[in-house]
Amino acid sequence: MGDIKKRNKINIKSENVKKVDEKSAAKVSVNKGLPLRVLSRSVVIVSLLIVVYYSSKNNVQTFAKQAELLPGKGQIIECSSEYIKDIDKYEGCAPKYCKRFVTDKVISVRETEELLKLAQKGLKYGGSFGGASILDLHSGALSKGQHFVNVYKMDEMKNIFTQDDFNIFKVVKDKIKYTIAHHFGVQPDKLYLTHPTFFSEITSKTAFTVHDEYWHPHVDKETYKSFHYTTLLYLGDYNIDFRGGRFVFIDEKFNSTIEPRKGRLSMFTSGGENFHYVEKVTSGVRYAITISFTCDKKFAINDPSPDNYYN
Ligand SMILES: O=C(O)CCC(=O)C(=O)O
Ligand SMILES: [Fe+2]
Repeated sequence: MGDIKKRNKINIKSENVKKVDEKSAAKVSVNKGLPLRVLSRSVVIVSLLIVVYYSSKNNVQTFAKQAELLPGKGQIIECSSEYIKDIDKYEGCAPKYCKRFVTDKVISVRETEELLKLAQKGLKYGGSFGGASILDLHSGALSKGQHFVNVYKMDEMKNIFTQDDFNIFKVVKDKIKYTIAHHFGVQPDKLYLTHPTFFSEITSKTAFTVHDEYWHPHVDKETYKSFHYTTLLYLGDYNIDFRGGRFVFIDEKFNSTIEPRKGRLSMFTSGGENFHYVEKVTSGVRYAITISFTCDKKFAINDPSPDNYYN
C-alpha cells in the first residue's frame, strides 16, 4: 500500500515537472514567435499605408475594369444646380438621381462587332491628320485631313451603308434608350435621340487641329448643348486593342476611370456632376460610339436612314 502511495507521489511529481516543462517550452515558443508575428503584422500595416498613400496621391480609382464583366455598376452623385434647373422643365424626363452607370450586359458582342464593322467601313474613306476621327451617321460628317466631308454626298461612298447598317444602329439606340429610362427612372417616350451621334476612332497620332484634342476635361451639356443623357458604347478593349484611352470622371476627392471593353455601355447625366475627359491613346486604335439623348423635343433628330443619301 505504502509503495503504491510512493509510486503515485513520484508519478504526480513527474507529471508536474512535465507541465512545468511544457509551460516553459510554450513560453519559449511564444517569445520566439512574437517578433515574427509582430514583424509580419508590421509588414502588412506598412504595405497598406503605402497603398493608401499612393492611391490618395494619385487620386484615381478604377470604376470599371476592362477584365471584369459587369452586369451593372452605378454611382449616384449630386446633380449640378444648372442641370437640375434645366431638366426640371421636362416632365417625365428628369432623372430620379444624377448618376453614372456601366453595364456589359445590354449590348451583345454580335451587335458591337456589327457596329465596329460599320464604323471601320465608313472611316476607311476618311481619317483625320491628327489622332481623332469621327463618323456621324446622322449629319454624314466624316473627318478627312483637317476638315470634314459628307459621306452622303461623296460619289465613292454612295450607298456604302446598307439598310442592315441603319437597322443595327436603331436596335442599339433603342436598347440604350430603354436602359436609360429604366436606370434613371424616366419615361422612354420623353427621351429623344439628339445631335451629334458619332463613331470615334482615336490613335496616338499628334493632334493637328482642335478637333483632334479629345483629351480636354469637359461637361457634355456645355460641349453639346442639347445633351441631357450621354451614353458611350465601347467597341474595343483597353490594353488589348489600344493603350491609354481610359475614360476619367473628375471628382472632388478622387477620379474614377472606366476602362473601355468591347460592348461596354456607359451612361451618365450630362451636367456638371459628370465632369470628365479621355486619357490620351498611346498606341493602337480606340473605337467608340456616342449616342446621346435630350428631353427637349426641338433638339430631337431622326434615326439615320438610307433617305440621307437623297436629301
Ligand atoms: O469616348 C469617350 O470615352 C468619351 C468621349 C467624350 O467625352 C465626348 O465625346 O464628349
Ligand atoms: Fe464627353
